[in-house]
Amino acid sequence: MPEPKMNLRKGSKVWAEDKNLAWVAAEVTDFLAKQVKILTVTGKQVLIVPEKLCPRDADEEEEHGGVDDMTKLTYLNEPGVLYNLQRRYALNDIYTYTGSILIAVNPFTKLPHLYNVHMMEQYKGAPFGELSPHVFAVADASYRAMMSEGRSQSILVSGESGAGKTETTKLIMQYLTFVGGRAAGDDRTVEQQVLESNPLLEAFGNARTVRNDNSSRFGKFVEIQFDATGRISGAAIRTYLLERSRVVQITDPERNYHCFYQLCASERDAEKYKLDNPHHFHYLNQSKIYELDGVSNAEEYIKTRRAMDIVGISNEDQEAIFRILAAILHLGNIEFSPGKEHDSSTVQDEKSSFHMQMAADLFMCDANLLFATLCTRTIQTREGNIIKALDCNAAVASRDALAKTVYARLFDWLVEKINRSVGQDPTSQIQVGVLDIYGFECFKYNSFEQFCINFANEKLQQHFNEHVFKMEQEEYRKEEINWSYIEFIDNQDVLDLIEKKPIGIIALLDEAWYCLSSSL
Ligand SMILES: Nc1ncnc2c1ncn2[C@@H]1O[C@H](COP(=O)(O)OP(=O)(O)OP(=O)(O)O)[C@@H](O)[C@H]1O
Repeated sequence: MPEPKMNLRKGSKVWAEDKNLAWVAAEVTDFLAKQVKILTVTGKQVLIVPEKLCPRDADEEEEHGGVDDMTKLTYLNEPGVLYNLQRRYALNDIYTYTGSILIAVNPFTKLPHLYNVHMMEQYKGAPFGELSPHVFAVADASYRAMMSEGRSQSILVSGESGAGKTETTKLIMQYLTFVGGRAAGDDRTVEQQVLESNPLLEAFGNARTVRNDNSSRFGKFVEIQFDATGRISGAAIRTYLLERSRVVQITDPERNYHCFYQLCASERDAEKYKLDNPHHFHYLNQSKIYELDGVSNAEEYIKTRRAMDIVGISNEDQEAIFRILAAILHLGNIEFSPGKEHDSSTVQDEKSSFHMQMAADLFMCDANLLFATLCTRTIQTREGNIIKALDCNAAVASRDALAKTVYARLFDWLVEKINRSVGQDPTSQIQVGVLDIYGFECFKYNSFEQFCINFANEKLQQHFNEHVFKMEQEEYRKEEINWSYIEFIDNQDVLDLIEKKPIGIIALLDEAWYCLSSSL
């Protein structure tokens, strides 16, 4: 956002808003009435209103590599920040500080020299800010703070899809296990155990999206627990907000969760569960993408099975998991047509009957009961239960609701299994938590899921405002340091709109739900 007050004179270095480039560097050459004449670095003379200009650091020519901390910029404005990141990125300096915050720009290429043991040794115990900005420095600072203050710490990893949150989380875990490694003799570190369970979490919780072939469709909080001497004593993974709608609805060119395609490519299991081809299943064929570049569904299936073995899931349970996945796919192929009675529905044809029978067999339930569950609703009244028939649309909705619920419960069950395998330390008093959560989302069609994700992000943004802006400014005020206040947008109004009682959106939704259920 351009700065409201700027002292401009001839020769002032500025950033000017530009339709194509977002911002372009320029210099003021003259003033004409209320407009400013500028000469851009691209050689164009432009007349522009001062509101569309921002001051530009004068020393940029000298410092070709940019500054490693944004607070070193004379003018901390949007174009200055973006330009600094761009210059550093060009030199493969993907990390930049803004005070104690680390900005990471996804390199989309392997930079192994940045993450080897030598690097970890360098950052171990080094005062924050002494070495080049790095994710290991942030992990080290939280480990040291935990040890010196005896208090748990959290690292928040946030950004839009594909920004590199999951990779960053893995690097933080790698560093924490390096500094807090278990005593020699332990054959598998917690990091190894958490990382070994990753293929499993990814198979069931990741999917291809427009931005990322392996996008995590759930939020994750990994707690690394330590004993009083600073050694790792356990770990736990908590997951949030799994994108349930993806199980039943996908748009081209996205995919459903990886596990479905893996199962269809598994040969033996696919045959056993009558899953000949993913193209034949409604929950998969809404998008025409079945394969991922450089990834074999069949090989991934074997990796998922291996991860299940490592986590200690018995063969019997593994069979049950894949049986449930197959049941979900068959469930999605049940179609309905209007029944004999008004507003009722029945299974459309023989093909649908086959899928209904398959789903019931795989769920190990009675096919008639499954039919009744999908095509009728039981309403409890004081006089007893009333069974109401559902029309075709309502039957499809109840079919999809069943698929989503079963899948979400299966995912929760898997996370619980992983936690049991990794092992938590109930006596641990201190931990470092790493929160890897979806960033703000805005699609062409936004559902309740986007509402929840964006609400979580608004809460985090407020926490950030509280800590970074308000607390820093309070500190400067106390020390009577001359400091020009940073304008930041307080999002309290947005939070009130969503969560304030009694008339926030959530309270109103609750009320509407209560009214609806009591009127039935
Ligand atoms: N530090 C890094 N070094 C090399 N490659 C990286 C790094 N960070 C991210 N990448 C690349 O970017 C891809 C996307 O990153 P990642 O899956 O971590 O994004 P994300 O922010 O977790 O996305 P989503 O929200 O969709 O799950 C990775 O598969 C990897 O190829």
